[in-house]
Amino acid sequence: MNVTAVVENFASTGKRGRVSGMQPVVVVQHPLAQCHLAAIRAADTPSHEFRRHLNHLARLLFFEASRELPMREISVQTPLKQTQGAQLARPLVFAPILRAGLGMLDGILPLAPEAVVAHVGIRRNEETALPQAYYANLPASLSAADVFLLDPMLATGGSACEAARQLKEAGAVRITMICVVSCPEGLAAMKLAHPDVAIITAAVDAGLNDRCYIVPGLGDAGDRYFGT
Ligand SMILES: O=P(O)(O)OC[C@H]1O[C@H](OP(=O)(O)OP(=O)(O)O)[C@H](O)[C@@H]1O
Ligand SMILES: O=c1cc[nH]c(=O)[nH]1
Ligand SMILES: [Mg+2]
Repeated sequence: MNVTAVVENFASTGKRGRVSGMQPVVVVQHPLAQCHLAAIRAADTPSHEFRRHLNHLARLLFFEASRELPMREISVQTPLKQTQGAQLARPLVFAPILRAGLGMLDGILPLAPEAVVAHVGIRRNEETALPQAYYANLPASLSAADVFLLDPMLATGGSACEAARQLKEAGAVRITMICVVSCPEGLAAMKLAHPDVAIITAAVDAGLNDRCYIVPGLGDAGDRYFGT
């Protein structure tokens, strides 16, 4: 069963397919992912349920995002025989954009509990929708790692572009972004500023409203997750 669609040039043409040399945008269309997405979109879903569904959805998205991680072959001694096994070739770093990105960490971290967590504090200015960086705590080991940038929302793309810039400045060379809801504007901004960053998402929505919120979207992800 084909559960994913690889989308390129989605913002301009809606055409599907992978363009060689470019990192793809992957829309995860797995039925379970789409059910969790519908639940967190619903305005009457309370915070405790929003958290539960976002955790599950983030885990499904990470499952797809980690599909092509390089492995190293190892030798394993079973109770019966020596055999071949595998382990990840490189360390993992999860980089949630505060606050809402933290809401994806609970679902993902149990799949890779040895990962390092880098914190990137960025909030949008409510008047201008421009990103304002207010905190960063990045590990020194970024250059050796596969880095997963986490944020449920890719709206104008300002926050994600700034986060990827900070991560690269600190040494990251392999970044994959996992976001729940994206839109053509945010995808275009990332493609322009960071064409090397693959994006895994559960939806490409229609666009932004006059306050730069994704429509139909799910509202303010941070407020809904934290109940503020
Ligand atoms: O693509 P953009 O236009 O930059 O918008 C997306 C950003 O906006 C939200 O964060 P917000 O500023 O609401 O901060 P919060 O997570 O603390 O609520 C969201 O979690 C993204 O970080
Ligand atoms: O739709 C949006 C846009 C930015 N941030 C959110 O939380 N939601
Ligand atoms: Mg918010």
